Amino acid sequence: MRTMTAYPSSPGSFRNVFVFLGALVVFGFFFAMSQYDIRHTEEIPSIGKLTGTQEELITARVKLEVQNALVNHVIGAAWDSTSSKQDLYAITELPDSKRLRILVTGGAGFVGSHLVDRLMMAGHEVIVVDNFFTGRKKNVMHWVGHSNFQLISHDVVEPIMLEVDQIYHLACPASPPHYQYNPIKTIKTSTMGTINMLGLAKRVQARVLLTSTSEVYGDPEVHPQPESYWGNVNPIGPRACYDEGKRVAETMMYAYKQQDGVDVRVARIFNTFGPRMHPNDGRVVSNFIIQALQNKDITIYGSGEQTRSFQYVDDLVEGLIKLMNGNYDQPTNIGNPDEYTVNEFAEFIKELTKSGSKIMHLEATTDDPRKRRPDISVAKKEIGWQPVVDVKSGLTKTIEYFSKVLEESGEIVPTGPDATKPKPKNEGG
Ligand SMILES: O=C(O)[C@H]1O[C@H](OP(=O)(O)OP(=O)(O)OC[C@H]2O[C@@H](n3ccc(=O)[nH]c3=O)[C@H](O)[C@@H]2O)[C@H](O)[C@@H](O)[C@@H]1O
Repeated sequence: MRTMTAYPSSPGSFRNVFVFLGALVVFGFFFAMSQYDIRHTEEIPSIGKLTGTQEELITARVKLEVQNALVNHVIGAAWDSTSSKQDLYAITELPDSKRLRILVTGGAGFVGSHLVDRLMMAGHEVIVVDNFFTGRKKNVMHWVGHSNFQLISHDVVEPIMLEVDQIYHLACPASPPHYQYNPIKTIKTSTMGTINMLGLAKRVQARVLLTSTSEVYGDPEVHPQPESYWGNVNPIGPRACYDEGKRVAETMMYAYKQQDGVDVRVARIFNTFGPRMHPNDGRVVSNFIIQALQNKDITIYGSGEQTRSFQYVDDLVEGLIKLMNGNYDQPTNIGNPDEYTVNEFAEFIKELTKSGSKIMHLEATTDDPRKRRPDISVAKKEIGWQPVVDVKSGLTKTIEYFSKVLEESGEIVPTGPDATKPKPKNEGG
């Protein structure tokens, strides 16, 4: 009878050892493969890039959801992941009797999103309507999920039925290359969009504020421009789709006021800048900052002797809110009278960014207004408003913002003077 020995030298034991080692290798291989296979990298808003197994990522997501829920609903605040600093917005708790339902058309745009922040922080219910032509979801993403906030993808050229107390009607591309890209659409947005908002205001008896523009003064022959000046606009030039579109929008506001008693406000906004300007915007402030930060040539259109007066976005938002909630219903200039030639402005940006950029003069654009500066006596007297942010500190914040955008996106090619579509995906243009 054969007895089984425990000697390792026996053939049976060798086989066992081989089987064991083989199993170990196979297990090790599959274990390594499985670890390799299920590791993912995922971009989580407000945390950034995370790498981990499915389980780790799910845990991170759950933690984020809980944190957001706490922040949004319990503490009453939201993180702004798009600003240069992680600003924590504190929200005022308003009683039902004081909480308004406010519609902001174009609320995902540069100015609109700052207005939305202020209205949300004041404790109101805010509905944003935007077609995302120049507006970006990321500008209002920090409010998504908040019970006071609603984001609707909708083009104001089509009517919309909502129940609201106030309407801030901002929707319209505002940068010359963007509004000239599809002039017919720009005219439709200003005319049909405003008719639709006025129809809505009439139906629900809401107060409606139109963001008009200093461009209603065209290439002004009066300087600075008071609201009583009727302007000097070329009705068939490349800027007419915007200038005349806003002029007729103003006309419609006062026709609805006279004929139907609609409660209207009209803000004439002068050149405004600040964080969340589209990197592909093409206007002078974003272009010069983006060029200077990359030490690229600064592009001046024409002689550079034309002037503009620049206001920081926070001042504008304060002015819009004061105008909306005051008693004055005639057109009101909202701008900072601090006036610069474009040449001076280019030097100023170079100095603030400590840039080695060279100045490059390109051909002047058609009908470019030669000077622009607001007379703000009406705003001071009627709504008690004037700008409080000096241009230098506003620019410093904007430069900080664009430095962060550049860090994230790499090279940005600024938009030139020609009509162009905004490039939401490749923000580098
Ligand atoms: O803010 C306003 O009051 C209105 O005017 C602006 O139009 P504009 O003043 O021509 O704005 P920019 O495109 O920023 O141009 C300002 C000046 O800088 C010049 N520019 C612009 C961009 C650039 O790269 N280089 C340059 O020299 C323009 O030719 C113009 O003389 C915008 O059209 C509107 O959004 C707005 O309603």
